[in-house]
Amino acid sequence: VEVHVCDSTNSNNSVPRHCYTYFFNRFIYCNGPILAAVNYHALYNDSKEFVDMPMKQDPLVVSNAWYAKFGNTTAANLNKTDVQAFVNEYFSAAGTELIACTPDDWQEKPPKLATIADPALREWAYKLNGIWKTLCRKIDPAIEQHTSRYSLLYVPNNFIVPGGRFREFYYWDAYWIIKVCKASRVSVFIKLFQGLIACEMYNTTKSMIRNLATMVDQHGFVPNGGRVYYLQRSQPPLLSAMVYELYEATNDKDFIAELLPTLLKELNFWNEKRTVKVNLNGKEFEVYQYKTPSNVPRPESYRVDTVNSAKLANGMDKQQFYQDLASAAESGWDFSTRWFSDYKSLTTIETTKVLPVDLNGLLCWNMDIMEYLYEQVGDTTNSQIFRNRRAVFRDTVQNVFYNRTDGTWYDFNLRTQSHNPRFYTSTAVPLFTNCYNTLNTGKSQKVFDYMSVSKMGDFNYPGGIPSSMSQESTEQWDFPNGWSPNNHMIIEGLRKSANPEMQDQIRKKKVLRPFYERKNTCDEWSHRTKVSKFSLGTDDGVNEFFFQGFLIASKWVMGNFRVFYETGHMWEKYNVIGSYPQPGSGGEYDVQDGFGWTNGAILDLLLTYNDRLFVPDNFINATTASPVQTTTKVALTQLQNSWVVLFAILIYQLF
Ligand SMILES: OC[C@H]1O[C@H](O[C@H]2O[C@H](CO)[C@@H](O)[C@H](O)[C@H]2O)[C@H](O)[C@@H](O)[C@@H]1O
Repeated sequence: VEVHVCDSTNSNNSVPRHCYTYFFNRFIYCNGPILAAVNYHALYNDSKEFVDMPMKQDPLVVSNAWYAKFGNTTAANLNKTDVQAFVNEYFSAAGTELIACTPDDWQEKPPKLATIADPALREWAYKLNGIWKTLCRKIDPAIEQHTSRYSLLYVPNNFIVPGGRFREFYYWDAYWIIKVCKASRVSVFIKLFQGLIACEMYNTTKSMIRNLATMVDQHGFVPNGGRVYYLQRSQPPLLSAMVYELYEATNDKDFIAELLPTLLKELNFWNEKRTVKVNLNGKEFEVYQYKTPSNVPRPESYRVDTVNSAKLANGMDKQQFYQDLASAAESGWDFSTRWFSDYKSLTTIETTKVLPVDLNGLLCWNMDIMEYLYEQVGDTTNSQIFRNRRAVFRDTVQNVFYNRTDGTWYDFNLRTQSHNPRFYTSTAVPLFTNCYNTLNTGKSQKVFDYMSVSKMGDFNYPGGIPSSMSQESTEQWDFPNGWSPNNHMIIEGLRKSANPEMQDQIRKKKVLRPFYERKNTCDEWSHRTKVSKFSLGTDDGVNEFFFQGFLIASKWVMGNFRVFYETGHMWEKYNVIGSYPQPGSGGEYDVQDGFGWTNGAILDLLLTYNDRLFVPDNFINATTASPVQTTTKVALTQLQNSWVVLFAILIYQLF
């Protein structure tokens, strides 16, 4: 079986060592004796540390030096001190090729944030805005001369990183990072002064999108993240959604025209490399799946992958195991019981047998967005092509993933030829992406019923919605961890299906995608607010969705706020249960702070609900010791005399 290391050249498979030149760094960072020895001797707690270290000399020099010193001695027979000395001599500290920067369009007090009515939340939003400066990076231009000495993928523009061990760009994280840069829903009050509102970070957003476009141009797809060891896999496809969000804020048709060929190329990657045919009830459907060709340990998790592969039962295929691990990493959900055949243990992983509902919901959105963007630049032919494709594919999603009995969408397992009926937040993605007949209001009601009653116990977790209810796993994308992208997509899915203007437009214009017809977000907001005023508290399904979306938003926002108050940090994930919200845990690395998508999702929600999210009066500084040992407590002075409450009280401000 051919070995697929982490770049498409597979440069260490067949090329003799003395022939390696330019791409030889893949041999250092993706496979080979140095990587094996560093991990065997556990030089670093986190395997990612070594593969992020730049080489001080060209890879061939480093490799020759290794062989000159150690020959073909196996890792087990090497001395740890000697290996460490070699690394110290030939490698610099991780991340030193990245330079901190301040985004050129950053401002201390963006006017939009002034619309947040609650003073404590507004102050918090300003602090989060300040964090963008600590997460901004540019690549040392000098590395362009010596790219082979780095695992970093060169991109020309500044970008925002997630934070912590995630020193480079990440694909799907970028969608929530840039959310805040768009002019999101503002209140009717602000609409009057809209001309005075300074533009937000559109340059940074464009730069980040252009960086990702560079990746598509060079590699044919957007890699998982900005390192060579991510070059065999992507992440949930959201590039077109980023372009769409930016366009909605700027109306910049030139930018769409520039990006459309790249978006098309990216979609072709998913069509050509990530589709599979499935037969159901005598009909054949083509759907998408996460399936990287990589079948070696992930370099950034080399040690844990090799240790876990040693636990496989006799006869189990290690290369298949590695492929399923890397494919789960492509999903962004690394790891979750979603991918395990026994729904408990990593060693039963079978990602490549799972047809994921979220990926298919996102591709459905991609088609919808392509139709819209082509239409905006006057290309009616391509717009029509995507309208047709999306119509067909929406039916595919309903046929393959929708479960009529339970009233929701599930992953489909190719091995069992059935749905996985366990609860995962991925169930809400088709709702978020409008990948259903929006005239069918009963469908969104059923999804809501499914989430609220049957599985989620009335969304009753104080800090938001956990990724799953699987309590037999300690994986990071399982209970009790809640993640920003999931919570945000559920909230937005409910909010959008509650949009009265949307319902109105469906009735009036008989269009299926009214979401994109909305040009003036202020109108939407003012209309919704008025509707809320007059019909709040009715049992009208529309308002129920809006209410539930807001309720989850208030839990997620106040849970994050509480933890920020306790620790001074924003985290990549949160433990949403218990009376004290905490950063999340589990998985293969320590919980990271920063954190790009967390900040982006919170800022977006603070603006979406700017006039109705309030810190309750009895929110107080806990007198008991915080369960979180980490960092400085941030003083939010106006909050210091209240008791601990886990989530915000719902306060509707009636106009
Ligand atoms: O090193 C282990 C894994 O780390 C990343 O995954 C997690 O962090 C990413 C950045 O925030 C996020 O996009 C992903 O959803 C998280 O699970 C990385 O993306 C993985 O490929 C990697 O194996």
